[in-house]
Amino acid sequence: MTEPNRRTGTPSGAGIDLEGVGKTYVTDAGNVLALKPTDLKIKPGEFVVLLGPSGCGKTTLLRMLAGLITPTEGVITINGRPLFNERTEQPSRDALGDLGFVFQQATLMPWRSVWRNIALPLETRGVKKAERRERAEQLAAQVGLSDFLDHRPRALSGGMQQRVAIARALAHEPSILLMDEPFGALDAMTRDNMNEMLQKLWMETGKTVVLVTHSISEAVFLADRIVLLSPRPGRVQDIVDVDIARPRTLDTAKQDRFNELVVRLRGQLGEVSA
Ligand SMILES: Nc1ncnc2c1ncn2[C@@H]1O[C@H](COP(=O)(O)OP(=O)(O)OP(=O)(O)O)[C@@H](O)[C@H]1O
Repeated sequence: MTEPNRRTGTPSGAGIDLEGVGKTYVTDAGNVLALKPTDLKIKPGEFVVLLGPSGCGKTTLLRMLAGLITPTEGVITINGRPLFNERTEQPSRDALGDLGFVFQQATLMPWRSVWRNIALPLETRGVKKAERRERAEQLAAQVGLSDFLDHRPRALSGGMQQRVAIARALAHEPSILLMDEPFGALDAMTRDNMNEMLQKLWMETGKTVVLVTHSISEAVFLADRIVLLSPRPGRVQDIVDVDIARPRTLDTAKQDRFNELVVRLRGQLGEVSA
């Protein structure tokens, strides 16, 4: 199912294939065409960013990849297996096991310690306590929280809480990480740190990542490819390869190529929003 990750030799993420995937919401006020039929192939271990103005269908697309809402048309496959059962329109349990989610709010359980929040998905899967603790310790180290394992969420900053949410999303070892504006509520400096941490985590683990953002510079910093969506109804306007070497650092933002891509995308976003 997995193939070696080109960076580390560890197992890499799953591939995702969208064929004609579209979504129309049916409401009392009428139908809302949120996403026109979309084709997209995401390679195993790739970091793809969905970028576009408000209302262009980014969250709709990500929630369909997460199995949280059913496409009105088209097929999503993960490593060649359909995400949704055609008859029941429910996501398959196997495919869901491949997926981890991070949302804008960390939504941690305030009465649980950091390690017990991280290990929650393992508890629901019946993993024994010693193993849960060991895995939580590994994950906490990967997101830079080794010194906070026994703290409660209220003792953590917003960025640290989001680190816990990322570790929790990885606890059941999914091959795909889906992230919806994960750093949208954080201040600029914390966001830069989180971007560097996420890039490092991704390079170490070889997961496939699909991340939604409004931020052009965040998209250019993180992505292998940026999928630019146009608004109402959403459709793929362009796909931009980010040909900047990794690991990218804060200094990368000073490079000409980084700024060229930011200017290009800003122009394209201006056009599609007009
Ligand atoms: N549950 C829903 N019922 C009806 N319409 C919806 C629903 N969810 C989203 N929409 C509509 O679908 C379109 C796409 O919404 P979506 O949230 O996917 O966009 P987005 O690009 O993620 O926006 P934002 O960046 O503001 O979060 C919008 O016009 C929105 O109003």
